[in-house]
Amino acid sequence: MLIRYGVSTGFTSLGSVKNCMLASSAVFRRQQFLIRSLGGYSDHIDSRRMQDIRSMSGTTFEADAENVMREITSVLDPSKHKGQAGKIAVIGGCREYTGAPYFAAISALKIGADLSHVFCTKDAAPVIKSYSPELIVHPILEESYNISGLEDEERRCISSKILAEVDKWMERFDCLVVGPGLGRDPYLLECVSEIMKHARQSNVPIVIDGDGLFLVTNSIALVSGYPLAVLTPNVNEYKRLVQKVLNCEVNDRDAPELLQSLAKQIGGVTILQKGKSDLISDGEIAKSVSIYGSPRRCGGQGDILSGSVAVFLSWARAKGKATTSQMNPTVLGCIAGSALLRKAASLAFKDKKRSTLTTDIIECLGRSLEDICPAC
Ligand SMILES: NC(=O)C1=CN([C@@H]2O[C@H](COP(=O)(O)OP(=O)(O)OC[C@H]3O[C@@H](n4cnc5c(N)ncnc54)[C@H](O)[C@@H]3O)[C@@H](O)[C@H]2O)[C@@H](O)CC1
Ligand SMILES: Nc1ncnc2c1ncn2[C@@H]1O[C@H](COP(=O)(O)OP(=O)(O)OP(=O)(O)O)[C@@H](O)[C@H]1O
Ligand SMILES: [Mg+2]
Repeated sequence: MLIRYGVSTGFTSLGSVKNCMLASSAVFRRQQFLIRSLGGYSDHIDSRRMQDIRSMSGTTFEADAENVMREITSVLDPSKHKGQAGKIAVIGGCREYTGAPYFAAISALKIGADLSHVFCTKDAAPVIKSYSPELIVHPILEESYNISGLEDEERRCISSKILAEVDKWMERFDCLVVGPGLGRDPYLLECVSEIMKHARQSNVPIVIDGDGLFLVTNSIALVSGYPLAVLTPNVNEYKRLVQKVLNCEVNDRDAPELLQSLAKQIGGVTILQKGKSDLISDGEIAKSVSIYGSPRRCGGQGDILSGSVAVFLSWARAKGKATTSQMNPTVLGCIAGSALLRKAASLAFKDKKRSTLTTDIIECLGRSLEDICPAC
């Protein structure tokens, strides 16, 4: 059953959220009735109570993540050829950051994608290649410091060569992950904007994370109205996005409503707001993944998540109408990606405790998926 609610709950005082209220819906009236029966709604209501009310009104906020994973995970079938389980490309990796694109790209492979590419700067490429022979690394992006002193015409020529190089591959990718370890160099970001426009023209889904969110927050048109865009902001990235798009501050009390409103305002993109629970919305529905993960907050877990979402989203799209769920493949991909990362983090923490690192979590991805969807 498709569950549509969220902005219609009437739990919020935010003007921007109120605009989206579907006050006439049956769910809304039912919720209002329950709120009244519980003695009214105060400004201090906590999210726990909000969830209680939601479940009482027949809506399920917590996603049935394991079922989603079972439903969309690609079956291992001897008749399949290389590439059918997913071809992912990560656009990221610069002088400062080589770990983030590696984490995203290798996670995609460990979950079950067949091929994982990384498009990064020339400096970052040898480093990323040295982490793993499994990744296909394209040393093509340029940062300003490398082209300083060049005329505008020469710079334009370099960017069109970069774009042509990515274009050669574009149609083959099932999903792009834009941003892990990308950096914020203006020339590089300009090139990446063009890559995103081409991906969009080719209907290739784009998961946007890290510095890709910095780019998108300053150029919302890049994703606005693109239903195959998935944004995966952390707490900082989310605050900046909300300030820019909704012109208000983040407020925990109305978290799902605000998220839903934000996704709607950006034209139906899917947003996965990372935190203690991961919240997911495409502007129509809001879901939560609260499976216990790990108390370790080592850097790089968001990168694993972006690679995981890319794979599950590709699988969900490939299944298309074969899934019984009526949720968007982007939402299904986010639910599965989030649940798998959290399960792997929990497994890794059981073993490594305080010394748990991102690489330990990556090692647990396969086992975590196997527990839910055995390979044979
Ligand atoms: N091992 C690695 O290579 C890792 C690299 N990472 C990458 O690191 C980059 C930054 O990610 P974070 O999660 O730290 O991002 P955050 O936005 O959470 O924080 C980044 C830093 O930038 C500062 N900052 C915030 N807004 C800014 C602005 N408008 N202009 C300039 N600086 C600003 C913040 O104060 C903070 O110190 C991303 O590319 C991310 O993918 C992370 O994924 C962690 C692991
Ligand atoms: N307080 C928390 N409790 C439990 N899990 C959390 C918490 N915060 C984040 N997570 C989990 O960690 C994952 C990564 O979120 P995080 O906020 O660390 O991303 P990030 O800052 O982008 O990471 P990265 O260092 O890769 O850039 C989320 O999907 C979420 O499941
Ligand atoms: Mg991040």
